[in-house]
Amino acid sequence: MTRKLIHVAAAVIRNDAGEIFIAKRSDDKHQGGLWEFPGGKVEAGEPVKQALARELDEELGIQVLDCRPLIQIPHHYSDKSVLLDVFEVGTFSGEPYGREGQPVKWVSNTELVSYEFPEANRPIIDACLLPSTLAITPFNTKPDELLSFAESAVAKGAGGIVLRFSGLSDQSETLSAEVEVACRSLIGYCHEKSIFLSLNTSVSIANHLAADAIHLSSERLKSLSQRSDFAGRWLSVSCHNAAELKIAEEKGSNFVFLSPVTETTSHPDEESLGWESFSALLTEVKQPVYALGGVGPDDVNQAQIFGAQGIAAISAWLEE
Ligand SMILES: Nc1nc2c([nH]c(=O)n2[C@H]2C[C@H](O)[C@@H](COP(=O)(O)OP(=O)(O)OP(=O)(O)O)O2)c(=O)[nH]1
Ligand SMILES: [Mg+2]
Repeated sequence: MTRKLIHVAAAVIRNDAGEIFIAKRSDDKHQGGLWEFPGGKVEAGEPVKQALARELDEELGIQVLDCRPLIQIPHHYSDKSVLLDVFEVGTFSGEPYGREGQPVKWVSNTELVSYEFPEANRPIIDACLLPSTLAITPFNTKPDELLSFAESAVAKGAGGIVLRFSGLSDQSETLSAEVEVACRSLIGYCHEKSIFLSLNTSVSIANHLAADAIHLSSERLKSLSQRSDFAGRWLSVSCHNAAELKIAEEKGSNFVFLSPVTETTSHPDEESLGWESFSALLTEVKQPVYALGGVGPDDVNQAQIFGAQGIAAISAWLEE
């Protein structure tokens, strides 16, 4: 489709309690009657952050003090094409209210999913729910070491765990009793602590463990005939180039890992992307992307400036 994209600045505004401010679009507007992240059209020649600040003043009566890019979504509706340029606003002055008479609400992450948003917003909701840092377990981790790896990574600030290890990730049909016990105990731990947990394994094992999230290599993704084969909420995929990113999206992934961003000691021969190419690849992607490969928790801000959801890492969580 070659229709010109309408550039829209929109905001995920969070308060200190972590709640998000949403507003209801009036019935006579495009996508009317649905809930939205406040914002509006960028005017010709207007810098996008300036447009965001103007819209949030006009619509909610607040002044943006600090914001960062969250996600960009090009979306084609039947009647219009928009580029939603979404920022997370964590610092602002004033108390937001419906300055144009629109219904408004502060909602928690759990409540967010029960509101109806325009079709283009699905990846924004995902970006709101996903953490900015993920810890991937080292491949040679023993089943009885998984929990302590997770606890240590969480103590260092990891917002989620990706369980990738030989006893689980190599398997396609069945698990040993020891591995199953270890996985279930980690699932219990993450559930109790509200930590995001994804399993790198086959679809049948992930379903057997009632996993909420599955992570697949681009290779393993080929064997997923349809998205609904996996019963859980989240599908993520490891990607290394534009072609793999496109396939992941077509197969219905919610988010991806893009690697290697910088040179890694584990794969010294692999050519790294560098932040500029990483960021260039993101312009075609409509879903949250984690930077992976030679990055750690200290790189979160850098990754987000280049358009990522955050970082995923293995060895960086092992450092003292
Ligand atoms: N603000 C906002 N717009 C969204 C979201 N999702 C989504 O598809 N859109 C679409 C609907 C519209 O086509 C466009 C933004 O339009 P808008 O109605 O907010 O624009 P505006 O504030 O400048 O208002 P107006 O000049 O049309 O009255 O983006 C969202 O979450 N927030
Ligand atoms: Mg608006």
